[in-house]
Amino acid sequence: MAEDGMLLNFSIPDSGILNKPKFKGGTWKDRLTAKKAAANWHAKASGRLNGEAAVRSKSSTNANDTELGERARRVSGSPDLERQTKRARHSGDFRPTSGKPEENGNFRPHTNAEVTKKPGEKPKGGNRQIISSLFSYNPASTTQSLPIEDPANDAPVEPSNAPLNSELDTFTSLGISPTLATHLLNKMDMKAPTAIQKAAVSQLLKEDSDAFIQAETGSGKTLAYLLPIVQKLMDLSANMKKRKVDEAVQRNSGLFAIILAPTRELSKQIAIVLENLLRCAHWLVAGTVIGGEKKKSEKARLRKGLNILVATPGRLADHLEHTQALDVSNVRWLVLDEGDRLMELGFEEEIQKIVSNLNLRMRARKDARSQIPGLPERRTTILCSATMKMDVERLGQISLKDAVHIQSDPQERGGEKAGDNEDQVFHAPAQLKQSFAVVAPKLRLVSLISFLKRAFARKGSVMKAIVFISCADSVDFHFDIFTNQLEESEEKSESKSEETQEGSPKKKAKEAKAALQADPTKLTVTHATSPVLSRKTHSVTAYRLHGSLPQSLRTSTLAHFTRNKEPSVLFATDVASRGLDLPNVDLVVEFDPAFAREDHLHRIGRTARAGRDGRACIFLMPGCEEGYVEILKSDRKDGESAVHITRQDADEILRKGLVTSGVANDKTAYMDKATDLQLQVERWTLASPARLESARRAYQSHVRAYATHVAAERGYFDIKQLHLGHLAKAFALRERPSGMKVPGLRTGAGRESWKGAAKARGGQKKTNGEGKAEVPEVDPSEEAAKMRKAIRAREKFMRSAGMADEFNLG
Ligand SMILES: Nc1ncnc2c1ncn2[C@@H]1O[C@H](COP(=O)(O)OP(=O)(O)OP(=O)(O)O)[C@@H](O)[C@H]1O
Repeated sequence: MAEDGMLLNFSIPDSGILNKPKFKGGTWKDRLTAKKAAANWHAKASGRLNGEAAVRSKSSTNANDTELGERARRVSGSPDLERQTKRARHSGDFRPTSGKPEENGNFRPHTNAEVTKKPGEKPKGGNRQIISSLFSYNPASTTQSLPIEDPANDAPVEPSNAPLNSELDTFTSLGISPTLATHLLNKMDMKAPTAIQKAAVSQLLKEDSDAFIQAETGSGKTLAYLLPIVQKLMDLSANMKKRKVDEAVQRNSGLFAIILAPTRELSKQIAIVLENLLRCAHWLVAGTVIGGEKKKSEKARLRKGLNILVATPGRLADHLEHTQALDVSNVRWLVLDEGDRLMELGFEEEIQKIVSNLNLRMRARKDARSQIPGLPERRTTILCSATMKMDVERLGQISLKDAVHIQSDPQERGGEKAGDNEDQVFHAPAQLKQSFAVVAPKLRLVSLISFLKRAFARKGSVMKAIVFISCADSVDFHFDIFTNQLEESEEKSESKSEETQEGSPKKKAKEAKAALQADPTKLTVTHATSPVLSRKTHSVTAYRLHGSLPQSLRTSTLAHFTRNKEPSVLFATDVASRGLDLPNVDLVVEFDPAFAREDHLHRIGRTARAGRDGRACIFLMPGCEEGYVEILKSDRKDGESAVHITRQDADEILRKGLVTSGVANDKTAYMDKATDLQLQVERWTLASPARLESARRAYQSHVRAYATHVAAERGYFDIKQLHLGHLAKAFALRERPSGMKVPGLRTGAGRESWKGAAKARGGQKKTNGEGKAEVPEVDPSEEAAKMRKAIRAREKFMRSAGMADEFNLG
């Protein structure tokens, strides 16, 4: 049968057309060459025809035939594989052949209908499907000189963000009252300040000058600015009592402090810490205005009176304009937390408005000479940021006056004094153990599953992990894979009878999962047990978080993940990278590298907080991405970075995650297991049109997101080097990237700007015949800058409209 379904109507003579011809004439050399060429052609042609005959005789072809062939090739294939890897072409995976099994069996295109059809059903034609081998044509790593991960190398390192351990370093020695210090110890389990708290609290209690607080992730910056504010307000209250001006400060005495944070999650988190702190000064009242709830209830809260307000800039600017009850004339402390992020998200205008409004109202109150006695004359503005980038300097210009730069003194923790230029460099916590995994594009999905399987193999080794993924669509796709039953494990079949009991909780969970399976894009389910990662001894819960989820769901998902005492893994976009203090995160996996170094440091900073241990691993593809190791080295303060950064190989990850000790001696067992796993995921994906669409969407969003790395790091994440065909395999896709059609893509900024960019360079994004991205005609760095700008502008719009965009950078 021909590819288009027509039967070719000619017969083959019994003697066969493949009989070897006789060669006459010419020199003996010519005859020998002709003979060899004919023999070669004969072998190939008979293989092809045999293949055709086999297919015809079976009368139906399905995915499993090919998959079995794929597995058989893997098992028997070492010489074959060797031969393949010697070929120069890397694009072979996507070379369409006759649509029949090939002799070397490496590629076997067949139709979508063939894969999904039921027995007896005729293939309906349609897209060609390709099942390529996981272990052939993979590019080789270039970083083999770095040490492989070895637990023996895990020498203890002095934490750089832990509370100080000298007896002299107490909260009271910094000027904190015994009441507050006792509360910190007894109710918040904080015995001593961290280095940045020591520096900031003593400075801010001593002087009313503006300050810029800069310290690494997890070093306790929140309390570094909250403690002096609360202490000063407690002092003000005590003062008023003494003077008998009033009983004490009360909620209607006035608003004294405003804390601005870039996201609602962060604002809520700050508000929780503040509420905990104020339990020892119950007359002081704090509240939030962060959007996401009705403005009416926020207004009512403001009318009742608050002493400290935590807000997002957009919402505060709105209330300043429209809520009369909001009186800011007594505000004496303004904190801009995560300053760099505030600027990145385009809040400059709002902050400018807020600052001038505060100045105006304060002046008006001074003129009226109706100030609260004991209230400082000037307002103290505190800018908090881990980085000191250009945009933070700009924010400083808008908001600060003669600011003191507060950093933790490295000598506090036995480190060396920072050099002149070092103060602007942002480092990872010293105790954080970093590694990178070199994983070829085709192996990415199976490697991630293996990596997490191993991480959660023993209960307690990893309790909480966060996997960072570049875009929302890809988070959804991976969450679905991890929360669905890809295979029937023995364990599951044992408990099957139990599960099917009517009305049991397990049945309900199963029904919820079935609903999710029917529509994987359903966003109401954000956590579920992960059959892939769960063991007999314990179950692992998977979560998803991204900006396209409704705010209420984001909040409840984070709260659930935080409360969960059992092993759990969160698949998230960068929405979870900034400032969030999720307790006991032991492991951060950057499955997709961050768009910029700062984002990477914030991501890995979700672990190894306040002196605790933590591990981080970044997945890099062989080739230019491996150059990113230089960035990882600069994460370390000590200069001896290579000692602390270890390399992991995909082979090792697969072996450790997939092979049980019984067959550990079989050197290729991991390849079989990985192939089986990949095929399972592919079958599972192809079994439902909704899942297939979700995979395609994830793939396409991933590629688009890849193009938005900052210009300075574009050399490491070069879209021209991205093998789109191989990458498609990591999304369980069996089709050519160029022929992919994705109905119902989420509308969003990236998409629109991508289209615009594509148009600008004269057409849609294409792939060449080798499955590689076709090179854009325009300067990619310029284009990326434009895209990021467009994304941010869109983000701003989405935020104000209460939505979230596709990339969820916010
Ligand atoms: N003095 C202290 N003793 C013990 N734990 C502390 C102390 N100060 C803060 N912590 C804890 O350290 C963790 C990190 O604090 P925080 O979120 O303020 O860090 P951060 O520097 O703002 O981090 P990021 O830059 O990631 O936002 C929190 O869980 C907090 O409870």
